Amino acid sequence: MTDDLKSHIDEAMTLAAAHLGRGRVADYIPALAKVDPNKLGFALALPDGTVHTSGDADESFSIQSVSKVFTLALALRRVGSSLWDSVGREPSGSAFNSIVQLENEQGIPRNPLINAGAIATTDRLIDGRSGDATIDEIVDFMRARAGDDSIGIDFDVAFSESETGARNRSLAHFMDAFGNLTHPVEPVVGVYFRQCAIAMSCRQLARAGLFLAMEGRDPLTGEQLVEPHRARRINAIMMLCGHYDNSGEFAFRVGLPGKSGVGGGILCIAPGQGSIAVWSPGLNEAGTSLAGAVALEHFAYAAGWSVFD
Ligand SMILES: NC(=O)CC[C@H](N)C(=O)O
Repeated sequence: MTDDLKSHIDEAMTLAAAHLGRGRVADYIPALAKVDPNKLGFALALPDGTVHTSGDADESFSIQSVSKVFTLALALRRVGSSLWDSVGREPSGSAFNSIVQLENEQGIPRNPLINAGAIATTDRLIDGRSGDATIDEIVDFMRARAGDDSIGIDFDVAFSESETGARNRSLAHFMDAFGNLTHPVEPVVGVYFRQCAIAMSCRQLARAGLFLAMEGRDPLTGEQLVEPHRARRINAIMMLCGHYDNSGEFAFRVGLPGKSGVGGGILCIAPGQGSIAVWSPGLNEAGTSLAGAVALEHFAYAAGWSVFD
């Protein structure tokens, strides 16, 4: 079994490598534009703690929107179902930073995995605390899940995001105007920019996602982090909304809940089987890693791990 998985990873990586150079590195956040587009990493974390890696799997990258999955889990844990007063659960069919839908829907973002929805989720996660206390909780959670205390924030990226963050601030002000923020805009976007700037490797990220593959329980620490029905629903939201207006294509090709970030990372959950993180900075038009998605498509197919298999 393990040998099979290793050969599926090798094959998937060979096929994905042929796509290097086709995507575009995100440059709207200047600190991200400097990253080498030819990087390609893959890590598969299994419930027994084994991690199979290939390529640049131990190099840290900016997790960006992959952080939205973890803040969703933390916010649900903190404020429960009342989170759904602030954010919906429908695919958006529009770009990650789109503002138009917000006006039609009275400042309630479509889902927690688009920027507006993630900002609303972070607002609820703050829950009366300081921004610093909230980002500390997020970073501590990532460290505990990855079993690695070296994980931290890349402050160059966080600064760069804040400097060029007019669009995200606009989304936050727009929601505020509709009464859908419970804290002032600056502390909320301050946490959001820093959560996006957390730097992790594929190995760390795959390990961190394992609780979502195991009904909300971290198999390595034994902690029940979110209730099983919540883990199931987070996976449902990832499947339907994890790649913005490319979510249908990703479900069609890969068939697993996933979340992409403009740093080129994708976290993919194979329920009951394991957690996979890939990284390659060249993005498709929707902001999902191009070579990374190819690697996941081939791996999921070869392993028979699509939830529709
Ligand atoms: N899709 C993404 O990864 C976007 C996250 C990025 N920090 C932004 O807010 O624009």
